[in-house]
Amino acid sequence: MLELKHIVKKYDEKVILNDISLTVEDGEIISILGPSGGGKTTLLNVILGITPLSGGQLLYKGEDLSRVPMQKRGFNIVFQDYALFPNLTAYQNIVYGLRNKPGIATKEEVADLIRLLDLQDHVDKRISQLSGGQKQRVALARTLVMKPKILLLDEPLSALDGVIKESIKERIRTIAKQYHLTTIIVTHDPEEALTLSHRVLILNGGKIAQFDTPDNIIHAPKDDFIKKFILSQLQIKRDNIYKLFEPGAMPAARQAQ
Ligand SMILES: Nc1ncnc2c1ncn2[C@@H]1O[C@H](COP(=O)(O)OP(=O)(O)OP(=O)(O)O)[C@@H](O)[C@H]1O
Repeated sequence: MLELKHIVKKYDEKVILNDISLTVEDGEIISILGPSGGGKTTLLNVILGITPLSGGQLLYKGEDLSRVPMQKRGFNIVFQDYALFPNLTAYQNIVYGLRNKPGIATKEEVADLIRLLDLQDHVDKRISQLSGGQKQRVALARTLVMKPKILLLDEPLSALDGVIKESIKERIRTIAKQYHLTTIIVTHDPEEALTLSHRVLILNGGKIAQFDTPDNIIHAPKDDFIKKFILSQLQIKRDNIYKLFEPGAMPAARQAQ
């Protein structure tokens, strides 16, 4: 269990995270959602340990990690740009971290992950020869071989298109379930957050606007901010898609001709 207690982060005197308290259960998938500048990445970095706290406490399984450096926390992140080594093959990237920690994953475990992420046909390719979705899966595999206690993902789907996005979402779900891995994901997309996670943390101006199940966010939004910025975005998307399927529907651009 990960516990955040009254977390505060300030840059100079500007408060970026304002009294964040919450608990994440083992194996849960949590999305952090909210408008730009709301503090999503800062919170992810605070959990990872690359951004020091200004106040509050972070505990994992009851142990206070607030001042424990990133390398000793045992959490791991997949960055938005994947941060892969371009001159190495996919396989060399996947096993790179094992150089410093040999024995953390066996060859069979690495092979299992490669199969789980459907990368068998791509392991010998260089990074430049991979598609965006394949790079994302290599980045996931590279992080997972290190057996993180918590997996952090920064906008893992934002660079991917529809079908690939759904397949990566499915894999994230499978991995979290199979490895009972607590997974925390930053996203700015309400649909992604609500369809992928067990609970969604909505941040607004560095404060918790709502931390709840997708069902409760949809059916019992806490305030007008949630209604306006989260639900109305989804409704517009839904209405647009419904309209497309109406008999005789024509794209707006053609109607205007
Ligand atoms: N190193 C820093 N020094 C000063 N201010 C910072 C620093 N990092 C972030 N901030 C500020 O903290 C606030 C929150 O930034 P953060 O990146 O956490 O937001 P976000 O919700 O992830 O936004 P986005 O969706 O645009 O990535 C912003 O106002 C940003 O300018």
